[in-house]
Amino acid sequence: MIIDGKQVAQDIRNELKQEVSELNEKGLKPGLTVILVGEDPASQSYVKGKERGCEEVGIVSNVIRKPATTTEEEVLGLVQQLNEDPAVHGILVQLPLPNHISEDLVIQAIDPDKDVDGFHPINVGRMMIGQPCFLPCTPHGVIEMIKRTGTEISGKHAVVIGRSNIVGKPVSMLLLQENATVSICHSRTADLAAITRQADILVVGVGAAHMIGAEHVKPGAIVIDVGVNRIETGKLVGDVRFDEVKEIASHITPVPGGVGPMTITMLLKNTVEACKNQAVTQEA
Ligand SMILES: Nc1nc(=O)c2c([nH]1)NC[C@@H]1CN(c3ccc(C(=O)N[C@@H](CCC(=O)O)C(=O)O)cc3)C=[N+]21
Repeated sequence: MIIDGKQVAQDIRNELKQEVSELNEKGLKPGLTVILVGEDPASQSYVKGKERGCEEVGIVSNVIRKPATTTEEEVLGLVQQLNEDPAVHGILVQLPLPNHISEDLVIQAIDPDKDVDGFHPINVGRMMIGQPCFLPCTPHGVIEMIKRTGTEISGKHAVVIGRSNIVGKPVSMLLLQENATVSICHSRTADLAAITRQADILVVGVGAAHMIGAEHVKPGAIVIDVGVNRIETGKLVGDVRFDEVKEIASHITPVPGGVGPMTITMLLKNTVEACKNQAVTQEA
């Protein structure tokens, strides 16, 4: 069965739209500001998707576009300004940043209560110890998609391929929190297929087009493809060879139309959450 990420995302967006209109009645208007530095075409296109998403659910969005020559100080100053702006509930700095700007410094400058990406070390730490926090959007979307297949995660063997800070590591943590038995594979893993073939749930986030095929998958497994690779033809493809794996998996996500739309939707969800939290903090 193909997991329709667009449909799942749409269902959640409809729920969010309702929630935003209830907030509006109370005089609350969720606001997201995106900082986009430089002209990277992929980043431009992702940011457009985020703007469209905000518009759809009624979040006030604002994109601050800066040239690639912008200094680190300027970006830090901008973040500081947004931290202090009560109309801005969520701040997202689109990555990657140009090389002369430290992503770590910029992320650490964001108020953790406005860090709707869930990238601030405070939020990463909170996630590790199971405290309330903003969950990173892509990993959160992955968990949500698995749950909406109706599959019980608890007790299953989940294998994650990839150990990045934005996908592999946080997805593994969230699966652990759902009581899966988790294995994390990466580029140095010996006999990858022998491990991935044990997976009831296989999450692939390596960033290599079509790397994972039927030989890596146990029949009946759930396969979540987090890869977004633009090949020479201009086509967007995943890390998984969809056509062959769909024949043996019980559920599989396509690319595009799988995890991507969920990522943006979880960002919208975090922004609504941020607005609600900040309203409570201001009342107190
Ligand atoms: N601070 C920050 N936060 C991010 O969350 C972040 C980021 N930087 N930098 C780049 C990555 C990548 N990312 C995607 C979002 C949506 C799709 C998406 O919607 N993809 C569509 C297709 C879009 C298309 O066709 O170009 C799909 O898979 O169906 C993909 C990738 C967010 N990222």
